[in-house]
Amino acid sequence: MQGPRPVVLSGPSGAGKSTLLKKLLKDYENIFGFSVSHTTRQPRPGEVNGKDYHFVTREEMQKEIDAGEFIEHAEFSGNMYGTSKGAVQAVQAQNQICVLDIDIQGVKNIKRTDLNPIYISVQPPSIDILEKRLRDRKTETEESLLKRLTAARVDLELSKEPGLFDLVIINDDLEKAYSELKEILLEEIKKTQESRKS
Ligand SMILES: Nc1ncnc2c1ncn2[C@@H]1O[C@H](COP(=O)(O)OP(=O)(O)OP(=O)(O)O)[C@@H](O)[C@H]1O
Ligand SMILES: Nc1nc2c(ncn2[C@@H]2O[C@H](COP(=O)(O)O)[C@@H](O)[C@H]2O)c(=O)[nH]1
Repeated sequence: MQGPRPVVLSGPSGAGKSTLLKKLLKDYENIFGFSVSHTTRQPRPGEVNGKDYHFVTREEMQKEIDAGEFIEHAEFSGNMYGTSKGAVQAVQAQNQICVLDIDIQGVKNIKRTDLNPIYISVQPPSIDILEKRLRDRKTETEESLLKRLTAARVDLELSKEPGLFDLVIINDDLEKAYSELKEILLEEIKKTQESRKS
């Protein structure tokens, strides 16, 4: 695949990946592009089809997976999620740094591809704080919240594997976490900005 080195943001649901990503996309509008995943979960209020996710049925998604159109896909908390080749290519065609927001199964699957991204895990200061953030977000039923907390515990264990991530960010103070994110991406940002001048 062509273009600047992509970035994978992973970590438990509720750790703050989307919050950090939104800041990055706002501050570096034309530098980063979001890889729009497919999912079979229902849209949340305010989510836009084609922008936040491609919202599809299980049948539609399975058909595209069988046709070889996905780089990776996983079952998470009772729904399917996946990164299509088209989602990454659409960003790379703009010569932007492609950012993928994916779970830890996705990370392991991407490791088997030639995408060669920078791998970053965003983690909460504690499980209790994660639970509070998920509850306060008001996007989950009690059932899905408990599933996400179970997945979070697994995620935090698996993330300890040496070398799996290039950087682990503990998202306690948002501005501090954002500074750490920008710091590791600085070189790629500069390269992309320079390439725009030539
Ligand atoms: N540093 C922080 N301090 C306090 N609240 C935060 C912080 N970072 C994020 N939040 C809040 O926590 C909630 C979860 O954040 P966010 O939706 O970004 O998580 P996520 O990792 O993208 O979750 P998911 O994987 O489910 O999409 C949001 O309501 C967000 O406003
Ligand atoms: N393996 C993949 N995981 C993905 C993808 N897109 C999102 N995700 C992860 O799913 C959970 C839940 O997301 P939510 O929007 O329902 O809260 C979260 O951890 C995401 O990182 C994907 O394409 N592949």
